[in-house]
Amino acid sequence: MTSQTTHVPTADQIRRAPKVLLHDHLDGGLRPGTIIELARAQGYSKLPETEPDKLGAWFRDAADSGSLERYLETFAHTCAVMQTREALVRVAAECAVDLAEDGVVYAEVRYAPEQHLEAGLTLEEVVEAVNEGFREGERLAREAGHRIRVGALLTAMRHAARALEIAELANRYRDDGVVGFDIAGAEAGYPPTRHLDAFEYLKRENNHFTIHAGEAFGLPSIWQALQWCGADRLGHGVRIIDDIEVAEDGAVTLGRLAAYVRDKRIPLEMCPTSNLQTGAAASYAEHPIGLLRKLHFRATVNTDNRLMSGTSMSREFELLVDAFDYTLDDLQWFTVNAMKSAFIPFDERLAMINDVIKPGYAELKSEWLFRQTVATSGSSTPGE
Ligand SMILES: O=c1[nH]cnc2c1ncn2[C@@H]1O[C@H](CO)[C@@H](O)[C@H]1O
Ligand SMILES: [Zn+2]
Repeated sequence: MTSQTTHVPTADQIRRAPKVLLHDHLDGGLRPGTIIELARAQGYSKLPETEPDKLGAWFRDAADSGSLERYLETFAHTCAVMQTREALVRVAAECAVDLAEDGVVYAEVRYAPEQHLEAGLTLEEVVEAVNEGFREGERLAREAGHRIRVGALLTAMRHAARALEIAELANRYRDDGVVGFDIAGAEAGYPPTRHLDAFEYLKRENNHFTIHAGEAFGLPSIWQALQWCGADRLGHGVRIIDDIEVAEDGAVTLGRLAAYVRDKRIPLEMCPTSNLQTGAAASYAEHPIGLLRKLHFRATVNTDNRLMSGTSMSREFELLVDAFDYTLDDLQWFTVNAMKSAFIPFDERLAMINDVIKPGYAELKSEWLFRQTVATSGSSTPGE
């Protein structure tokens, strides 16, 4: 006898389930074939492979290094082909289409405008091109029968010195496609407090931001991001596990920082496959998300870089279902967590939860009932 709560979701159900993605890099999600075409059109000759499957495999292997610094080197090739208006529009449109096809209904996609100025675009032109691409992708997705809404997050690179300028840019476009701000890049040696002026500016403007923290570096980075910088969310945040003690009898003790993160419902943008590749977690089964979900932290599931990790939202969900026996109820919990934590207005988040996410999961959860009815009538294929 199966029931809706014990039923293991199939790959097809996971793909059809409405999903919400808060942490996805535009320059980490290009289609390999697009990189090759753009490189050819722009005369970029440094690609390590010129055949799509091989190039995709190269990105996955190169990113599989166990080090965040080496992982980040692969972005030189994607950023190289994202320097013109046309290229940015195309990449952003394909991003929205690919996410929608995977069942993502709401996404916040980030990129660093300062990395797209090499061919003479201004910061504003970069933002406007990406926005145009997202709108085009939303339209194409709708024509193909999928609904998706995409917001942009503007990232400043933590080793650079343009954070305030990028924060001002995010603020200028806040009513025009940009929903918040982020900092990314190598973590060790570049604490978020280097960019305090940017965060203080955004707080004064009542704007939103997330910070990559607790990925390659531990608790001090998370503490700074929250208590000095005032981050609304944590990019990754996996190392919060260092502040949680599980005794042999299963008793759990939270340190002050972990307790704060849970008490204040700080969203954790967790990216399981990316964490395995950069060495932040040893295996899916040992990924901290398992314990954090049990302890009711505000954990969310994300892709980080679909190209470098060869992944999608559905694949991340599938891997977690395999590792932790998650049900559709668990997947809905992660999805509602993510939607609650989005940077769009509260009334819109609520409507997405009540009118899109919950009905979507309810529909999937009801399927087992009708499957049984069909089976007893003798018309279904055996074993289904
Ligand atoms: O997991 C990550 N941790 C830190 N930085 C990252 C990660 N993934 C991508 N980027 C960095 O963010 C830039 C803008 O999208 C990328 O170019 C890459 O350098
Ligand atoms: Zn990231």
